[in-house]
Amino acid sequence: MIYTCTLNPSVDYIVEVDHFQIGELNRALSATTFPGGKGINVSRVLRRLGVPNTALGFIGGFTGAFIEHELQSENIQFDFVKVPEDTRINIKLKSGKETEINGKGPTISFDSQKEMLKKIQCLRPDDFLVLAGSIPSSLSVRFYEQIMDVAKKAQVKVIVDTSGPALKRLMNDQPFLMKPNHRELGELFDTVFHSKREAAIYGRRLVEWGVKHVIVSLAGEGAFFFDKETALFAEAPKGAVRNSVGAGDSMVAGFLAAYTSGKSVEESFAYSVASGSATAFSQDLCTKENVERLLGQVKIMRI
Ligand SMILES: Nc1ncnc2c1ncn2[C@@H]1O[C@H](COP(=O)(O)OP(=O)(O)O)[C@@H](O)[C@H]1O
Ligand SMILES: O=P(O)(O)OC[C@H]1O[C@](O)(COP(=O)(O)O)[C@@H](O)[C@@H]1O
Repeated sequence: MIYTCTLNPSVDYIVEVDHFQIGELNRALSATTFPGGKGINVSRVLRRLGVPNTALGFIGGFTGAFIEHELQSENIQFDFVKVPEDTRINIKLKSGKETEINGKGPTISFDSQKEMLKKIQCLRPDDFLVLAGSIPSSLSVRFYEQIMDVAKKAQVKVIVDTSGPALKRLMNDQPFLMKPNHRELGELFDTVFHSKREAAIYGRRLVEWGVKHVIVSLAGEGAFFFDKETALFAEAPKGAVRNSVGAGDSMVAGFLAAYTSGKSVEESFAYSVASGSATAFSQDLCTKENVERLLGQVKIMRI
């Protein structure tokens, strides 16, 4: 079974404004709400790709109830730890460019933290666990490490998609897959990349440090894949971007969906890139049909 764990889920409020002006009354052209947070996006895409999975995380209040309702309507299993404060709302403002304001998230008590660790303890050796997204500010930046320790004892394969100090602390724990974007990878090494070549050099370094599979995503420029035996570059398919929120999460889901169905790492990487781009070209997350339509346009090169 694949489990996703979203410590800080969100209701993503996507609002479109014509020529947004700071300090003025702006009226929305459109507004949509989606259940969000990186692990929840991975769960939703996995489901769309036909892969059953269970979403774990902390959830609370009316926003938490919205997320549960949406997941139920998409037939996604969940086993959340309930917290008293509201799950955050993340604003995604579209006005020519995309501007994001991500909320802080609710307070998570010590008892709730223990409850989550107990759930992880119950996972089985052939399970996958996706740790994705930020850590709510009330939790220690070491909480992912605590989860990782429990998951390792249970012999679960862990996938990491987070950023900042949490990512830095996890890279020595030999996760099964890491998917930083080029900015997150640069932060990990306290640098900024000026070329794709530089991103590739540092991506490879993660494999040298024990990460089993690494995908470095480069938005519209595609992605790199590395493991001990393989180094690949994929150009992203071309198309009109409608909403790139969740593109990275879709890559994680796409890779796992293909890999767990027995595909090679090269095929799984191609499926991952097609999933990321299919989401970027959609208003909501990708559908299986759109992913498979784009798959033929993903050009993989050995590097
Ligand atoms: N403008 C775009 N055109 C085509 N594909 C895109 C575009 N933006 C993102 N993607 C696809 O989504 C993947 C992840 O995007 P990226 O922005 O790097 O991740 P994240 O959402 O984690 O920041 C890319 O590797 C690519 O496949
Ligand atoms: O946990 P964080 O880092 O605040 O990110 C949460 C946000 O990331 C998303 O999961 C989108 O992530 P990506 O665009 O990187 O795939 C949104 O749904 C959510 O609002």
